[in-house]
Amino acid sequence: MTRPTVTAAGLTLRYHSTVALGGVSFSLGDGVTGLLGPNGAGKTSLLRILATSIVADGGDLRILGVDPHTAAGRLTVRRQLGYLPQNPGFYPTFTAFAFVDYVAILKEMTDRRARHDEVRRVLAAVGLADQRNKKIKNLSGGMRQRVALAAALLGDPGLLVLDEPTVGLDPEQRLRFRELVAGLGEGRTVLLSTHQTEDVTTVCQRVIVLDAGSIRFEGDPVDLASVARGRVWSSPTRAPGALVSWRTGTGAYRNVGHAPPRAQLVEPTLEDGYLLLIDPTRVQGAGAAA
Ligand SMILES: Nc1ncnc2c1ncn2[C@@H]1O[C@H](COP(=O)(O)OP(=O)(O)OP(=O)(O)O)[C@@H](O)[C@H]1O
Repeated sequence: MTRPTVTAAGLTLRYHSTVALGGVSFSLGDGVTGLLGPNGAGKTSLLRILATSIVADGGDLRILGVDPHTAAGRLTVRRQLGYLPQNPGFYPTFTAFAFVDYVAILKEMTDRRARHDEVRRVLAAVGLADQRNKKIKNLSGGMRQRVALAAALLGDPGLLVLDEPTVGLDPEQRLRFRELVAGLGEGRTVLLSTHQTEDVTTVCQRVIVLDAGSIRFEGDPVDLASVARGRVWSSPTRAPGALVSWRTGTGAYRNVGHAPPRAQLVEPTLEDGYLLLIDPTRVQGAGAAA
């Protein structure tokens, strides 16, 4: 990894009696890191801490060399941060240009000409130069996400935090968005929270798996797939001893867990490794747990 941009040690967060983060430690460097985890894993909570919108209850955090627990530290981080929250608050009657310009004003870009140049630059970077005068309410979901990404790119931030940006996009829009994000890790740290293992396979150089407020894996996506080596097999019927088992398009079952003797082992994917690491009985859509 390049010199870390973010280092976290023992971060904790509670909402009343719910432990959202139970002491997480990790570091992030340049490139795109995927943050994978099931519903309620703590992903949004962690991203909001990095985006300085909430403060952790405990632990140490350094972002771009500063401590965001202090007011001065938070201001420094915010000036170098791009954040795309899960539900960006759009003003539907604004044009794409007016919306991004408004965010730029909030980001203290006071010189009007330089600000407008910057707004045009970020809209072009996300492929919306031609759509800039359209009202947000008339844009597709994928285009809206790109408007939000453009706003996050204002000022060329060193740290970009993206919270489930591909949710709700159709396959073509998702592809387009992935392509964009893949290009953003050059010389900058990007943290991409997602439920989609495919986002990680196609875009990320590193991956963190978070489950029930704890980190289960941090490293190379290829190594996450390797976690399941020797533990994925194919069978004509659902394997009774599998942790997770699902019927594939060929009619055969793909099973993940402790393979029985003489099982027909198959090449593991990142998704298999992920399913092994989290509690698969809580994973929706992965098929019945035996
Ligand atoms: N404002 C809140 N008040 C109380 N509990 C909360 C609050 N926000 C989150 N939680 C709880 O904290 C835990 C972590 O939630 P968080 O939203 O960070 O997870 P997540 O991985 O982003 O989930 P999802 O993928 O569903 O968005 C969950 O148990 C959630 O119910």
